Amino acid sequence: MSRNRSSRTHASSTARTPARTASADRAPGTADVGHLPGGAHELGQNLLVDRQVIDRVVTLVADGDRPLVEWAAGRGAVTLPLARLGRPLEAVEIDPRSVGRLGRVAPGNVTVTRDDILRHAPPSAHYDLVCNVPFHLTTPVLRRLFTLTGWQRAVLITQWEVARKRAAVGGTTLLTVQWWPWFAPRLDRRIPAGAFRPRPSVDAGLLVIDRRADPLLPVREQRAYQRFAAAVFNGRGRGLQEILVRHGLARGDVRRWAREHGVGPSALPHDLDAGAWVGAYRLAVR
Ligand SMILES: C[S@@+](CC[C@H](N)C(=O)[O-])C[C@H]1O[C@@H](n2cnc3c(N)ncnc32)[C@H](O)[C@@H]1O
Repeated sequence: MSRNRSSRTHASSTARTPARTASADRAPGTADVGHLPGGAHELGQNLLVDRQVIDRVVTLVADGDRPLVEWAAGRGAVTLPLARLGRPLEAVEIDPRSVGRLGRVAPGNVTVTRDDILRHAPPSAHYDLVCNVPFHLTTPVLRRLFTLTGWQRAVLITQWEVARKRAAVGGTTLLTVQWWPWFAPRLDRRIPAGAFRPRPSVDAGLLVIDRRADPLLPVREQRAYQRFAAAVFNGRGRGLQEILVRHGLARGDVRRWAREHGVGPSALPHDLDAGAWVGAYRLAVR
């Protein structure tokens, strides 16, 4: 959807009444998201119904004073608790029914925007971002996020394996490696599939990504570093040290670097941490 096809609704003061009253047949500890079970499968509408998880998402952005943007807001399971922080909040959602519904119940500090999160134009000032990511859009959403400059913290719900890999738990991926000098990802917790309606086939994870206040490399070196990371990540060799030597680094430098960063002889590219990657890059461009 192009920008000029997006539409924004400022919640009016007449829409300040609660969305609905709690339903009597709801499971304890779950939030009311209206006509359960969930919505259209094609839009990845696995709605969050676990109050503890929703509270945790809110807590993860509660400290800051920046405006908030929520992508994939759905019917507002996270939007409404977030709105109680009292900060300006833009809720972006593609499904017109959900947009209409949220626009009717959201308080005055919330702007509901009907747009595609892969094209939505974010605020130019700093903000924090929250997204219960539609599972089928995980990779494009992550790729897009890393190219946007305004957000400072992103709190994301993704499939469990994705959250683990992006946070470099038990091995990482090239995408994380390529953005590590500028972003610090961490895994907050595992979210059981039962926290969503309809229930997805796999568990999810709560992933927090902070833009580093002090990046490990200047932005002007982003392309060179990312090329280096891709070449090494996909490089040939019986271990990382050999890959680096084949890449043109001096063997003695690689040994010293390995000692400094605790990199064993059998370590592979997905085993390294951010500091080791930056150290190797510095050797390569020295
Ligand atoms: C996993 S649900 C999350 C809904 C809500 N935030 C929650 O946690 O219950 C994903 C939401 O993203 C919406 N969605 C799917 N594709 C989208 C897109 N390209 N742009 C904006 N929203 C999209 C779906 O309609 C759905 O409401």
